[in-house]
Amino acid sequence: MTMIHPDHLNEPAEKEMPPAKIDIQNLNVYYGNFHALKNVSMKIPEGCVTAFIGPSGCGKSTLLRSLNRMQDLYPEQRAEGSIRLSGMEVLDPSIDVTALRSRVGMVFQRPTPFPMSIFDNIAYGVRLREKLSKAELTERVEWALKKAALWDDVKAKLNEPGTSLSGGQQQRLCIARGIAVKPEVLLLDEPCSALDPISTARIEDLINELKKDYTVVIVTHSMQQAARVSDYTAFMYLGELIEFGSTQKIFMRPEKKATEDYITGRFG
Ligand SMILES: Nc1ncnc2c1ncn2[C@@H]1O[C@H](COP(=O)(O)OP(=O)(O)OP(=O)(O)O)[C@@H](O)[C@H]1O
Repeated sequence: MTMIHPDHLNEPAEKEMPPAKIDIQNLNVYYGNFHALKNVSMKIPEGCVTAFIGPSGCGKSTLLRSLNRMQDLYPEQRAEGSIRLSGMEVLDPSIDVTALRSRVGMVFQRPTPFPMSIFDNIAYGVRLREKLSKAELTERVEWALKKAALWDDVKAKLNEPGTSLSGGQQQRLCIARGIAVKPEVLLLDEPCSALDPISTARIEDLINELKKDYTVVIVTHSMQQAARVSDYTAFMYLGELIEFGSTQKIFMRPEKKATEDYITGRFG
């Protein structure tokens, strides 16, 4: 039986779970009549990386998208239950969704730079949300690019289009854009699926860095990636959360047979 060994497997004992940044209770999501998420309850710990894994179509992206109300963009989709972000009810129809999305940023599967310069890709969202002086804005752009490990690659060409960068650089640009507005949570929806192994390794290093300042949630198809980057893992199957726990436990001592079958490659 092949087990995937998380890097941090040698830790002597399981650490106590940090307080919840996001508390999901009895979440049900529907696309029209299709029941895509069934009674999902989970506490996403603050300052950690949490991975959502499971076979294609199990609801990972649906769950991720619910966390910043992306379902509002799909009129057929509706969410019921509770998602609390530091106590604030995300599903409350009266909350300011734009403000929510600046607290909970998102990076998509394919790099999506805006059709503008590298500088403006980062500055755009900051200008919308904050009134900064030119010098402060320049400082923020540099800060975000440094955090996303892209500064050295682009510092000499900030006025060139974002689309002129390589795929891996474009994805780091999107991560820089996501963190420039200083969110509390960063949602990553298969951020490496369009990238080569070297760019993937750089993004994974970056995710490790980011968790010092942010709560990170990542959807990934790669169990190796989940094992490498995450502290906590949620295994989903057919719209249900089957098991949630430390990555160490999920990969080495899963409680449910379905989890073990999935991580040992028996299905999925
Ligand atoms: N916009 C939509 N309209 C209707 N059904 C949808 C829509 N988006 C997703 N679904 C359905 O909801 C279920 C969950 O989809 P979701 O994309 O969340 O799964 P996933 O685990 O992220 O899959 P994958 O790993 O293939 O990306 C699937 O059965 C899918 O067909």
